[in-house]
Amino acid sequence: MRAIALFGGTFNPVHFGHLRMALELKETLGFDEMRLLPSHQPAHRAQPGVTANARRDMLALALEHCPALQLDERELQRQGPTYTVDTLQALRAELGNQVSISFCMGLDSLLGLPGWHRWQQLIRLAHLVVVTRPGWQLPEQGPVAELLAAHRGDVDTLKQQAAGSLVLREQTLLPISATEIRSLIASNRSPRYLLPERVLDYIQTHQLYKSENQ
Ligand SMILES: Nc1ncnc2c1ncn2[C@@H]1O[C@H](COP(=O)(O)OP(=O)(O)OP(=O)(O)O)[C@@H](O)[C@H]1O
Ligand SMILES: O=C(O)c1ccc[n+]([C@@H]2O[C@H](COP(=O)([O-])O)[C@@H](O)[C@H]2O)c1
Repeated sequence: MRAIALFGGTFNPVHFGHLRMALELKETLGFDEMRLLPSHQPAHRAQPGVTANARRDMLALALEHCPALQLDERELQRQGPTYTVDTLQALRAELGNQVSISFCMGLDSLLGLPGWHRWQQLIRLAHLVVVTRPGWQLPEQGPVAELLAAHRGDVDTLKQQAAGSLVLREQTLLPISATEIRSLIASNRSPRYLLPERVLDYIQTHQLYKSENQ
């Protein structure tokens, strides 16, 4: 079965942690497509000081020389808070039930999943692929533990079924965060080597992240 993966984020800004994770997942899990999906108006965090278009432009620059990764702009075309369930519903309607869709995230995102809009629908629309992040533990009880017990699947299910599995992947993640990059720039230090040079050029040209609240 054709298998499409989405990796959603605020990407404020995109960095090598995101890009490595997306590329490794695509190569190791054999997805036919890996799409990076910038959110328009993130549902569970303050609206970024940097516009959605600027976050999209930085992502486009980062992906320019990497045909393995694609930019999916669908969330930027929707107004109101960006809910993943709406995105997956639209994609499912577009692709039908014979295509596998996987929504990829870090473990920190999985732990917050019960707070997402209509979160129990997500696993019906797509697989969830969760990459463990250093320093984070899987919960032993509560809604996430129950979701894991009911839906934990292995890598093969990603190619055999259209949706419905929660797959955990252990992957070495680069210890980089967008928060750290923003705060380095705000304190006049360089984030060089944490993100693509072209993205850094864009940040400098547009004077982004000069103040802490961007
Ligand atoms: N270093 C990293 N390596 C791999 N995945 C990451 C990394 N940092 C964040 N992610 C994952 O990328 C997705 C989008 O994250 P996001 O855009 O919020 O980046 P972030 O660096 O965590 O940003 P911030 O520091 O602003 O919270 C989430 O699923 C998150 O778990
Ligand atoms: O749908 C929701 O309610 C929801 C709540 C929080 C996060 N998400 C999605 O999770 C992905 C990572 O989000 P973030 O805020 O960590 O960049 C991104 O695609 C968001 O749209 C989605």
